[in-house]
Order: sequence, then C-alpha cells, then structure tokens
Amino acid sequence: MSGGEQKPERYYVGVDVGTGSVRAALVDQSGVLLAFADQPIKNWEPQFNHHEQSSEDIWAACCVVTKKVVQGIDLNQIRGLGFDATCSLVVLDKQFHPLPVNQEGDSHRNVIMWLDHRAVSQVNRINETKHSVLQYVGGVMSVEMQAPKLLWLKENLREICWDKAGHFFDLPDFLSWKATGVTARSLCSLVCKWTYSAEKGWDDSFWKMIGLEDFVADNYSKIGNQVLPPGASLGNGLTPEAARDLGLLPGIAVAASLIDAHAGGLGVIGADVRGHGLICEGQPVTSRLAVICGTSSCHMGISKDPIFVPGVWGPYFSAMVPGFWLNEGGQSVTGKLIDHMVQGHAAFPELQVKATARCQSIYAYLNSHLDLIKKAQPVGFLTVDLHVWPDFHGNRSPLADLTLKGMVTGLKLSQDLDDLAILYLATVQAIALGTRFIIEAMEAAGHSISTLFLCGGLSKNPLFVQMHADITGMPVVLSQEVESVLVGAAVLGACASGDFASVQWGK
Ligand SMILES: Nc1ncnc2c1ncn2[C@@H]1O[C@H](COP(=O)(O)OP(=O)(O)O)[C@@H](O)[C@H]1O
Ligand SMILES: O=C(CO)[C@H](O)[C@H](O)COP(=O)(O)O
Repeated sequence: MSGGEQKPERYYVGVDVGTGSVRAALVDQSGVLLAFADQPIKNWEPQFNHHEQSSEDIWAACCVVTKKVVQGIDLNQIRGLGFDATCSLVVLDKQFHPLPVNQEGDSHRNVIMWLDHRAVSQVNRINETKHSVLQYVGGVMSVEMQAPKLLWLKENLREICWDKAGHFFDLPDFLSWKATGVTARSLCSLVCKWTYSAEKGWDDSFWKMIGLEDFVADNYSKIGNQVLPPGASLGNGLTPEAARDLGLLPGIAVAASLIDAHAGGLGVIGADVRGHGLICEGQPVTSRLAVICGTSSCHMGISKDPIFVPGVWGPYFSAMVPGFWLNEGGQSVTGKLIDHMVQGHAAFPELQVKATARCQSIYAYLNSHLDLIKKAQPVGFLTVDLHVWPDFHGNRSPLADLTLKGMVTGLKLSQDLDDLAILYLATVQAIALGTRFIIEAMEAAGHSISTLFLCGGLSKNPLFVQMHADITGMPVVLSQEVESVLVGAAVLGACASGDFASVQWGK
C-alpha cells in the first residue's frame, strides 16, 4: 500500500460444508479467491439408507480449514464470515449438546444427512394429507426434507432423542448458531426444507395434521421462530469462543446462511457473460439454469412470478436470489453414482494403478482412455447398446419418487478397462439425460431456459460438462473461479459486514 492513499483490502471468509468435505476460502472484495483449504468429514451408514454425521466433527473441520485460509493475513482486515452447508438435520438437547439420531444411542452421530431415506413411511403419510404446503415443494414432499425425518425421530427414538431435544437445526443454521450463539434460522433453509412460507410463516394446520403439533404448542422455538434473510448480520457477530476455534477475531460479522446448492446458484447465476457471444447475453437472468453438481446435482431456475412444476421443488420465494421465485430440480446422486459405478467395477484396481503411473486422477485417465477407444467416432457412439437408468438412490425430479431404483442394460461378460470406461461414459450420459428431463418439465410449466451455468466438483470433469452441453443442446458456462460455491458463501459475509447491500455480488 502506498502512503496511506489506498484503503486496506477487505477480506471475507466463506465456509462450504459439502457431503464429503468442508472447504474454506479467503475472498477479496472483487470476488477473487486468495486462499483455499479443504478437509474430509466423516459419514456413517449404520444401516442401508441411514446416513449420519457428527456436528462436532463438522465444526472441527470448519475450524481447521478456516485457520488455514487466514494464515499470514492481518485478521483486522477480515470483515465477514459466511457459511453454506448441505441441508442435513442436526439435533441438540436443551443445553445444546448433541443427541443420538440412531438406535445405538451414539450421540456423537447427531446429524441425519440430507440423503438419508429412513423416513419413507413418514413421508408417504405426509403426502397422503395433500396439505396445501405441499404445493410449494413440487406437489410431493421428499423423504430428504426435514418434516418426515422429525416424525421418524418422534416415532422411533422417543426417549433417547425426541423427548430430550431442544433444538433441531438445518446444518447451515447450526453453523451460524455455533459461530454467534444466535438461534435465528435462515429463510433459505426454512422455506426450502421445512415448509416455512416467506409470506405467511409457519402453517400450524400442517404440523398438527402430520402429528408434530408439539412444535405449534411451543411456538416453534425448537425449529425456529426468528427467521432472517441469507446474508443478514447475526447478533454481535463471532463469539470469543468461536473466534478462538476458527482463528479469527471476535465480533466480525457473521451472516445468516445458505444451503450449499443455493450458495453455488448465487455464485454463478448472475455472472457477467458480456463479450462471449452467448445467447443469454441479451436475455433476462430467468433464462439461466444453475446446475450445482457434487455428490448430488441441483438445478436452480428463477422466475419473477411463481411457477408450479410437478416434481420439481418450489416455487420458493426469495430463497436464493432476493425478490425472485426459485424452482429447484435435483438428482439425489450424481457424483456419488459415478464414483459407485467406477469403484465397483472389476477393472477398478487396474484403473488405479494406471492412473497413478501417469500421475492422473482416475477421471482424467478414463476420459483419455475413451478418446483412445472411440477412434474416429464421436464418443457418444461407444454406448449405442449400453444404457444406465441413474435412479440408484431414487428420482428426486421430475418423477419425485425416491423409492425408484437404478438399472443397466447391455452388459457383456468381459470386465476389462474398456468396459469400465464405457460404463462410466453411459453413467455420465444418463445423468445428463436426467438434467434434460428436468429442464423439459420446467419448460413445460413455464420456464424458458437457454443456458446452463455449472459449478461444484463434477464441473471439473470435462466429459461431464460436454455431455451436458451435447445432450441438452445448450451452451454450458463455467465460471473463471471454479470454487463458485465458496464465492457464494463469502458474499454472505460481505453482506453481513455491511460492505455489500445485497447477496448479489458487488451490489
Ligand atoms: N477433478 C474432478 N474430476 C472429476 N470428478 C470430480 C473432480 N473433482 C470432484 N469430482 C467429483 O465430484 C464429486 C464431489 O463433488 P463436491 O462438489 O466436492 O461434493 P460435495 O459438495 O457433495 O462434498 C465426487 O463424486 C467427485 O468424484
Ligand atoms: O438438497 C440439496 C440442496 O437443496 C443438496 O442435494 C444437498 O444439500 C447436498 O449437496 P451436495 O451434493 O453438494 O453435497
């Protein structure tokens, strides 16, 4: 800095809690990512379709990555902190200690993950009520949302969990509470996963009808009766205890959070595309579909007026971009399905050896192997007689049936590396066809989409990106900053600090 003329740089920290890992970034005022760190987190699958995590393990990982990204920085220049996370359910007792969400009584595992499908009987009964709140989740509630999971806890873990519970948090809200001591919930979590209406608040009749009248009786204190828009500043900012944990200064602004897909959507949907000759340049932002693809894929489309798309979550008001309605299509497993198909194949050990020998990731190796075996043909021709139905963990959108199963047709007796590469290709194509299926449903209901904006771990895979472009027939835009979800989280911090007036970057 020269002679005190320039203002000191202002920094923001974004923390993104995905399914498999926690990431943090230090971001400057222009949205440039200056430092990045990640750390794996534990997942337990004690029974088929039961998926659990530990909020203490997740918080510890948040602390490790945050300390890493602020190393060497003057902490006084860090103005704000924002969190995004998967929409998993965290359960704490009245003194904020973890409670078990499992029959074993292991209170360390106090998080029912978003992809947990234990509450099928509960969600079926909820859907049978045909309550009007269901119109705002695509007409059918998903077993991945919070109401069926809460009902499952009441019906299955009454003594060790339900009767002792004081606080049920969506994971993004747990993190902002942990940082500030403020129990206010984000509008994003409550609207998207808990049936809260941005306009009308909680609907007592819904909770009474499904057998969770307990929440109405205590004025929703356990699930949130103070609701703030994402990016709103929480209390007095970072508590001294959380500041010690994270390696930051107490009092810095902490924002009401976002679900991870929504942070990614916010990070890419408003991108400045001028000068690239893209069709969406002269079109409204509602022509863009953000696809956040990691363990799962989430398809975020916005509109000025509510659009009801059967089998696609929403319409949710102001849950991602303020003032716009959001429809959220999704595929429950995409990255996880690709990993599953590749790792379960007989030729996987050979793939690992060969990729390691070339210092490549297994996916980079498979992509170059496909280039070799396709010869002069377009790569798509390799799968003319091999087809994958990708609903191994059910269909989130647009069929809205999470009991559906996957399928592969066209298998042969050989199990060599060529087979593995072609099965991998067919899986990626099936996922891209799933995206097309979702877009068709959204367009039939009134959306008009011309361009895809991809982010998340799978957007780093060129084959995945190319198949999405080929199969949807739409241009795919990738942002210069590959960690767009973290940029979305950091902008929350910028907003909470007062440096930005809106969660839309730079506004
Ligand atoms: N460079 C890469 N090439 C191919 N696939 C990748 C790459 N990086 C991540 N992935 C895939 O993306 C998925 C995880 O994405 P990520 O956004 O990190 O997940 P989450 O947010 O769910 O923790 C995994 O299935 C992984 O295989
Ligand atoms: O339901 C979702 C968002 O509404 C996501 O699928 C969930 O949060 C998991 O995200 P990821 O695949 O990035 O781990």
